[in-house]
Amino acid sequence: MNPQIRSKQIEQIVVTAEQMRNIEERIFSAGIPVAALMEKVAGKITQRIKNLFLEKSITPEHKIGILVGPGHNGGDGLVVARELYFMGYNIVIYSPFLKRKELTQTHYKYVQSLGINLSSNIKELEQCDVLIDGLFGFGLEREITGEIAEDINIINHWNKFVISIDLSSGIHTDTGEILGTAIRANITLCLGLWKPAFLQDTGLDYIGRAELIDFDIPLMDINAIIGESPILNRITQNTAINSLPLPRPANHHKYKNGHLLIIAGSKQYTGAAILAGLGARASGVGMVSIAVPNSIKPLLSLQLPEALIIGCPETENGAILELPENLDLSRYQTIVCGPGLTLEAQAIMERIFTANCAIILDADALNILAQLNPVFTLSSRKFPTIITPHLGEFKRLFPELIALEKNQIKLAKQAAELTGAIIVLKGARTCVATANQVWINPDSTPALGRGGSGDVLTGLLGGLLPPVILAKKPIELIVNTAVWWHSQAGILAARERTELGVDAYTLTQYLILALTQSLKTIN
Ligand SMILES: NC(=O)C1=CN([C@@H]2O[C@H](COP(=O)(O)OP(=O)(O)OC[C@H]3O[C@@H](n4cnc5c(N)ncnc54)[C@H](O)[C@@H]3O)[C@@H](O)[C@H]2O)[C@@H](O)CC1
Ligand SMILES: [K+]
Repeated sequence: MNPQIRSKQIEQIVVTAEQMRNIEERIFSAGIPVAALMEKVAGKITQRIKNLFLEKSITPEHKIGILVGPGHNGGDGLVVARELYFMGYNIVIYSPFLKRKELTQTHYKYVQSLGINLSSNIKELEQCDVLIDGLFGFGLEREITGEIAEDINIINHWNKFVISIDLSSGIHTDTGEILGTAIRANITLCLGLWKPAFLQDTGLDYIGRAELIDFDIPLMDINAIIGESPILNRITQNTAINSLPLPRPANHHKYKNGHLLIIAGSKQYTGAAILAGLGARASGVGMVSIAVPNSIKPLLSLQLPEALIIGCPETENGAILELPENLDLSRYQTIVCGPGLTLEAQAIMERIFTANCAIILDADALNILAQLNPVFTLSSRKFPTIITPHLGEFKRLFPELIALEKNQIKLAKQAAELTGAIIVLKGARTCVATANQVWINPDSTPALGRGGSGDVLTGLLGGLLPPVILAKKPIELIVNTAVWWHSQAGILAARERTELGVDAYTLTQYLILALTQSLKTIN
């Protein structure tokens, strides 16, 4: 198979530890010897580490410490140690275990026979310039305790450059939770297929930069275990770009490109409406109407000359009191509601909940919804509903779920099952859940953790939906596209302006730039 096509397919896949074990079993029973696979995988890891050393100017004079566990993660570590030793690197192995799996023990005996330095004192690794972590991979199931936990804490305290094999040791493969303690890696080389730990906020600080090392597991074996439509998926550049309404049909006029209504803003939070409008601008939607309190209408017109600004009667404090009576909601394919509304806008929500089109609820619309029996309200909707809570808002909406579950992927999926809505649970690794599937955005930047960045996402998503709805296509994938695109804009802006330079307005200016760059790399 063409390696580029394979890589696009592999990138989208996520497997749990159990699924990985089952896939492994299939290929072993198909005939590849366990030792041969370990040799192949560790060879690929060594090659990658060698390149990383070149990038970081680490030469054979530098000292490399290798942490070796009792299982096959340790086996990988030993093969890497042996190969780096033959390349001339100064290696010291630390493996404080009395028992090892058979293959790991065999490799241990061999490195011993080669005279590679085997240390029994963690302190001796303090002189190392780089540490390679082969303590535990997806076989870790219980808390790390005792001497090995102390060792890990000492290593973390040194703040050395650490490369973890498969998973940073101590992280639970499926939940990303820290089991007692965990190695704080700079880079983690995930082996074969992505695991859920890489896609959740919990372990990210320990995983560092994540890279996948593909070792040619046949797709038929992967598919035999994960099935035709796997529950858990990674959003990739490929899936995101393919869902965009590009190229546009030559004969499309503005209304064929869809009409979005944004209901947002108040005297207090005018910017939220502007940012949502600017997010929608980048989506290329045919028409944007923005309903705001009367008093801020001139400001919106100035910032968004292309939009139709609808002034609404307002409360004493400048929140929307009601929508104009003659506002015909059936004209829009999508309504975005929430950014900067304040809780005073509660009276408009009944009309929104019963609107005969797709609605996206964000920010204050979610805070209002939290007071109105969210599960009942959302599940009563006859048209698509998307909600975009961060964890704080999610807690207010679904306290009963939060009481029983911590895992963000499960939480989002359960909320989708309960309500029938598409749940966009925002975080460092935003996930998009329907009742049947979860998609996770694997790349983002902490630069996006700023006021207003969510308003941009909601506007962008709002603008992307109408053409998809008009084309009568399913909407789930375009939600993924919005989440991915928003992050890519943040990543590009952070690269050019540092992580401090990505205010929400600047972010809106990077949306089209990020898309242009992606389109160039994908072709
Ligand atoms: N998936 C695959 O197809 C491949 C996997 N390989 C490697 O194999 C690894 C998985 O190997 P294993 O299944 O042997 O598992 P691990 O090497 O991740 O760890 C399991 C070992 O650690 C012990 N252990 C578990 N939790 C512990 C704790 N809290 N404290 C102390 N000891 C603990 C277990 O008793 C067992 O001996 C992968 O992470 C990867 O590095 C590669 O060698 C080759 C290909
Ligand atoms: K590891």
